[in-house]
Amino acid sequence: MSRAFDIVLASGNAGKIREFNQLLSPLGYEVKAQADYGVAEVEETGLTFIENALLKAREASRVSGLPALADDSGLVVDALQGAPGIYSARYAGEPKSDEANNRKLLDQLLEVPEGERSARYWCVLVYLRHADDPVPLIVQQHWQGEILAHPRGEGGFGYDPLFWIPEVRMSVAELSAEEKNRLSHRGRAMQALLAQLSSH
Ligand SMILES: O=c1nc[nH]c2c1ncn2[C@H]1C[C@H](O)[C@@H](COP(=O)(O)OP(=O)(O)OP(=O)(O)O)O1
Ligand SMILES: [Mg+2]
Repeated sequence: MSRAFDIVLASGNAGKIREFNQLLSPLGYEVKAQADYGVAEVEETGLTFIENALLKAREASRVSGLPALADDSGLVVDALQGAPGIYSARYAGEPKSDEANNRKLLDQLLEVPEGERSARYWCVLVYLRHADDPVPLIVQQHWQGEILAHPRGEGGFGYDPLFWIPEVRMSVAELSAEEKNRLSHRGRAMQALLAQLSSH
């Protein structure tokens, strides 16, 4: 991700795009969303975060002709045997809706008591230098927490109002953008990717 060329962010999620810009603009990088290059959403047909992130990055790089960064992420809930997992974005069906997904998650966990509501966010980042890059950079990080019984806070996106971080005693939606990026699965995955990029 040299500063001499642009990079396309293979995502249509406004929350992710905002977080990547906050992470990367202080470093001098400008991240452009795939929509700016006319890249349409691909079907996420993979069975793992890694496969889906590769599909997204490859398509964005192919259409834009630029290096691409993709993020495939989601929420893994122990009491739900890992659901919603790779299906987190479409948990309550199509069209994707954070509000409907959060409602479904609360509903599925209605009978699950405090102390048995452990979960983690996962984030896989894939960086492709070109669409046929045979050696993609891949990093993954997770963030451990618990699912609340009621939403708290207004920040973030997705499942953040329901995701409680015991160490800071706040939901992710109650964290500042800076604090979320410092602690989050995505923020720490980006740090790991930047470390690899500098030696790639
Ligand atoms: O920090 C997060 N805070 C809250 N929710 C989060 C976070 N990170 C992932 N999530 C949830 C949102 C979505 O339900 C799913 C990602 O699904 P995922 O397919 O990777 O993203 P997406 O479809 O929204 O956009 P795109 O594929 O164009 O990047 O996990
Ligand atoms: Mg998606």
